[in-house]
Amino acid sequence: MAAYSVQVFNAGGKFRVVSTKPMPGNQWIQALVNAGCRVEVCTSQKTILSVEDILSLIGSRCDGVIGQLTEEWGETLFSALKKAGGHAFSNMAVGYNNVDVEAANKHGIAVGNTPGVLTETTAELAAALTLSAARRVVEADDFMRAGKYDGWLPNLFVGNLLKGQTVGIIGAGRIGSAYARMMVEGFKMNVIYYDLYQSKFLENFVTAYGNFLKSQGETPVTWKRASSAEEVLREADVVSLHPVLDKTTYHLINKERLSMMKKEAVLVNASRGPVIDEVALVEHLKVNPMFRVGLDVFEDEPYMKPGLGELPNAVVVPHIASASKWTREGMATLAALNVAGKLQGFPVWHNSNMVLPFLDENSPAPKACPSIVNAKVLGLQVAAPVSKM
Ligand SMILES: NC(=O)c1ccc[n+]([C@@H]2O[C@H](COP(=O)([O-])OP(=O)(O)OC[C@H]3O[C@@H](n4cnc5c(N)ncnc54)[C@H](O)[C@@H]3O)[C@@H](O)[C@H]2O)c1
Ligand SMILES: O=C(O)[C@H](O)CO
Repeated sequence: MAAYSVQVFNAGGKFRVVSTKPMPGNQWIQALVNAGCRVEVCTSQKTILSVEDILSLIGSRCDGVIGQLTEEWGETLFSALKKAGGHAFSNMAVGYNNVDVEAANKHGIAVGNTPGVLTETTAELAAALTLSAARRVVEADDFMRAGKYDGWLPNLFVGNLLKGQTVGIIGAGRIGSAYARMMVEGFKMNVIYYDLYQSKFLENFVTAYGNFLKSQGETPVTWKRASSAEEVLREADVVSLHPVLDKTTYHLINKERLSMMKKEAVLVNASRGPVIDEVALVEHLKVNPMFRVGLDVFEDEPYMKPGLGELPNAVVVPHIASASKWTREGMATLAALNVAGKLQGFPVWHNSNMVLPFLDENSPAPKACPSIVNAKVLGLQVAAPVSKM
C-alpha cells in the first residue's frame, strides 16, 4: 500500500492506475473509469514527489501511471512499474525530457505525452511575456503600486515598439509556429526562424499574410529561414525559444550567443529552463539594462539563479505557459486516454497533432491512444485515419 494519502475512484476497477497529482476537471477520471480502471490520485501536499515517493505509490501492483514533468522517470521507476505488472505511463506534458524513454523501452512500457492541446495557450503566454518585457509592464506595475507615480513624463518606462521589427523563433514546431503567427498577425513583425526542419506551414502563412497586407496598401511582412541559431540571434529584435530540450539545445543560449544579440533585444523562454545558461543570462542582464527577458521556465526549477529575481529587466512567471483551464483539462484527458488506451490494447492515433476528437465530452473518444512517443520501438499498431465519405 502507498504511504501517501490517495483519493480512490471506482474502487472495484480491474486495472489499478495511479496519478501522482490531482489534475483539473473530471473528464480524465471518467475516461479511466470507463476503461475499467480503479483510479488512485495522490493527494500529498508535497509539490515535487521524489523517486522514493513514487515507488511507494506504485506499490506491488500497478497497471499504469500518470506522472508530471517535475518527476524523474528513469530506470528505477520503470523497472518498478514493470515488476508491478504495469504497461503504461503518460506524462501530463508535451515535453518529456524528464523521462528516460530508453529505460521505458527496455521494460516495454508505453510513454505518452500531451501535444496539440497546449499549443495556442503556450504561445499566448510567450506573446504575453514578449509584450510585458518589451513594454516594461511589470516594472511599471511595481512602480504604480509603490506609489511612485507623480505625473506623466516623456521618459517614463520607455520600451520597444514591435510593429515592423523582426521576431526570431528558435524551434519552429507547433508552439514556435503558433507564436510566430501571433506576432505576425498581431504586430506585423517580420519573421526569422531556425529549426532543424523547414516549416512550410509558417512560411506559407507569412507569405499569404504579407500579400494580404500589400493588397491593403500596407507594408508586407516577410520571412527568412536562418541557417543557424546565431543568425537569428544577430538579426532579431525579439527572440523566442521553443525547441525541445535535449543535448543539442542544452545551454543553446550562453554567454557567447547572448553577446551576439542586439543590446535592446527581448529574449523569451517558454520551452525548458536549461536551454538558457541562466548564470550567463543574469550577468548579461546586469551589464545590459535595456536587454529584457520574459521567462516562464528556469534552469533549476523551482529556483532562480542568484540575482535574477532582483533584476528589473526580467519578467518571471512560474511555468504557467500551458495554464488555461481548457488546456490543462485537455492535457489531463489526453494523459488519461494514453494510459487507458494502452491498457485496453488500443492502437496509437495516426496523428498526435490532431487531438481534438479526444477532447469532445459529448461524443465517445476514438478507440486509440492519443500520443505514445515510443510507439514505433514498441511495435504498437497505428490506428487507420477515419475516412470521410
Ligand atoms: N512552458 C511550458 O509550460 C511549456 C508548454 C508546452 C511545451 N513546452 C516546451 O516546448 C517544447 C516544444 O513544444 P512543441 O509542442 O512546439 O514541440 P514540437 O516538437 O512541435 O517543436 C519543437 C521543435 O524544436 C525543433 N528542434 C529540435 N532541436 C532543435 C535544435 N537543436 N535547434 C532548433 N530547433 C530544434 C524541432 O525540430 C521542432 O520543430 C516542448 O518540448 C516543451 O519542452 C513548454
Ligand atoms: O511540456 C509541457 O507540456 C509544459 O512544460 C507544461 O505544460
